[in-house]
Amino acid sequence: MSLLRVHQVSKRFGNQTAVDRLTFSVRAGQAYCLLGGNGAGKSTTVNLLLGFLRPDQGTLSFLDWDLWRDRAVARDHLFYLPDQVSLYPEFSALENLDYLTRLANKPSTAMAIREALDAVGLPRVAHGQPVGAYSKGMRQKVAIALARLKDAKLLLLDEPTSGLDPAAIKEFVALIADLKQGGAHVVMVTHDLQCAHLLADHIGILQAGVLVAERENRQLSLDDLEHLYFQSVLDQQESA
Ligand SMILES: Nc1ncnc2c1ncn2[C@@H]1O[C@H](COP(=O)(O)OP(=O)(O)OP(=O)(O)O)[C@@H](O)[C@H]1O
Repeated sequence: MSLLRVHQVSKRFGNQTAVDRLTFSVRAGQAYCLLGGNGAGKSTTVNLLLGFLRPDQGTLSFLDWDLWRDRAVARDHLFYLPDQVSLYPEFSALENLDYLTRLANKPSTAMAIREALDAVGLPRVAHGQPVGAYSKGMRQKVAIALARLKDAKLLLLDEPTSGLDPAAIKEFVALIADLKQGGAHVVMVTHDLQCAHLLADHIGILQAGVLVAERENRQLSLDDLEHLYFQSVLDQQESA
């Protein structure tokens, strides 16, 4: 079965344990959201998935690859969407994607690039304009178009909705749902409960590097999720 698997992963920095025996998995077409406050271990987890950090213990695997040992190959199939998408501001969306697909060894025709930009709903009039003038939502659409052109099968979304208005969040969620339908595995780290509730199939709550709760999203209302999240924070504070 096509799977992203994080198994008993720990990462320490000196005597600080950033991630502590973390285990979760994501199937094709599903999204897993790790919710956590500041210092919970979200960025460390993303860096482990990206192969930028070596786990001290445990394994991270995607399809047939170990995400540390085979990181160079695995990265070809992985797409990272950071909070702030960085594009070449003086280039248009068309020029950025032409350059970035070449850089990723997946050169695309002008027609394929236009189709990808249409698919993510970037207005035609903006395709040829410098992206420096784009809103955050528009830059994110260009990034998602790149994920489509790369045919990325593992998407890592890092606080993707900070600074987006509600309409842009809804559009973003619909675009990711579309990639899920195409068979992508999605991992999102965030402290945006609402977005997690809109997007995720499974939600894990991370506190001080420990996965303190995991639920199937469809079994939760947003109120349930808020309650679970804040209760987990309180429990963790009491036991610390
Ligand atoms: N390179 C590092 N060196 C030392 N400590 C680190 C390093 N990276 C992370 N940490 C520590 O590990 C813990 C988890 O950090 P991490 O950045 O993964 O959390 P986070 O959930 O992403 O937080 P935030 O939402 O504030 O970015 C924190 O206590 C942090 O100080």
